[in-house]
Amino acid sequence: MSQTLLKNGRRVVTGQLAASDVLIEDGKIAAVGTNLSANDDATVYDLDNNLITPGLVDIHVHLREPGYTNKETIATGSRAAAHGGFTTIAAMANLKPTCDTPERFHAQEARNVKDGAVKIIQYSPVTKGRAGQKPVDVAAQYAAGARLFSDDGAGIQDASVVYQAMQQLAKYDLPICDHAQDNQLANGGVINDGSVAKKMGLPGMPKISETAQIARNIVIAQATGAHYHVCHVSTKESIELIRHAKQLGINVTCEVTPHHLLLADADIPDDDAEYKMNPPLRSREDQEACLAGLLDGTIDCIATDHAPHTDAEKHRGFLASPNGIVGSETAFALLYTRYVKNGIFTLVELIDWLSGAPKRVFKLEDAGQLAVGDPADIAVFDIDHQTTIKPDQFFSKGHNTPFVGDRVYGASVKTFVDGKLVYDREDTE
Ligand SMILES: NC(=O)N[C@@H](CC(=O)O)C(=O)O
Ligand SMILES: [Zn+2]
Repeated sequence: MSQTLLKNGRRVVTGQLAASDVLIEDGKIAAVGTNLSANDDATVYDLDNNLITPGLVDIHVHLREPGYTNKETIATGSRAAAHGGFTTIAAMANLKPTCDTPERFHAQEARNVKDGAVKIIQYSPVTKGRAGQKPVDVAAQYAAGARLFSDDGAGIQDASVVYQAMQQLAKYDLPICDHAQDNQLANGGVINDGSVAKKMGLPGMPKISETAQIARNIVIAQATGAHYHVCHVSTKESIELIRHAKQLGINVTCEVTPHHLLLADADIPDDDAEYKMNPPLRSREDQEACLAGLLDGTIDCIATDHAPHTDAEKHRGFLASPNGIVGSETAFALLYTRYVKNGIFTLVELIDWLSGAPKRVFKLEDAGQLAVGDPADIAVFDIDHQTTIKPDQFFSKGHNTPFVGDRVYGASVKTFVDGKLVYDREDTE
């Protein structure tokens, strides 16, 4: 029996921080409490009063392999996740080639297992080639192990394709995770349509390009009984629609990104593409609605939408740069600093939105929650000292973040997956 003892940490116990140790045996949580002891040959880590949380779960990341390994690889992206305290991540299927057949899906899962520093759940695309024309063979993808389905990066334009896909997915109680975007209504916009777009002279993406598709797909979810999950909600009206659908008993869930909680279009410095992503940063009112939606339970969980790109690509100006920012290595600290430290929400809520909630929404049995018998998936954060966000210290190949230079509390100290140390700040000091 191999034992690891985490000593002198702190944990949230009934809403308060309390001293805590964790004993790990053979990769599982064996005990959580104070003054725990272990065998003489146990590995012992002194956590120095830092915060112990369940390993975080990020259900929306882009790992780029195969197809775009200049931006990220499974190895770098999963190490970035470990550095952020994430022990389970779900990887989107906008890859080249995408994993739209059982053979490709198996090959992708094998790559994920071989190179992943953390647990990786692979999304299957919803449609063949992510082309939005014809659904994948859901039964075959399910048999191959696919449990999450998304064409993320693109909205599915044809309602009948969504209808067919949801009919199939509903049979297996599988979620469709939707990047809600009507391309005609999006109208080639690169920034939220509004006064900031006008001031910068950039084509705006109106909010209805998101809300119109959400409304349509809610109706299709109602008709089919499928679990409809909206990726990265960004508008007040999207949240109102989802709130209403939930009240009607429709099986709808959604996620919000840290950046849509932290920033609005008015925060974008002129022509800085580190602030360019899809959906775009919306108005301050939308940002506030995202926070309110999270607080009232309309928004189920937080996901980073970690979307690495090369420096060269992101330095082409707002019009020509690709959409997306990295998020794995900054999510916890940014949200802890802005919202928990300022008393807007609690540490318990933040930990739940970043671990328990996505686990419940997607029935992720392999992600541990610090209960005895669970896999020892554990994150350790330093919430007492400030650090500076420095992209050159990221494990991700992507340095594209608008939060460079931010002073934050909540840097990651150690991360364990199945009891194995996958990130240790001491290695980088
Ligand atoms: N979010 C982004 O801005 N970009 C994502 C695609 C996506 O999630 O929409 C990407 O793959 O780069
Ligand atoms: Zn997306």
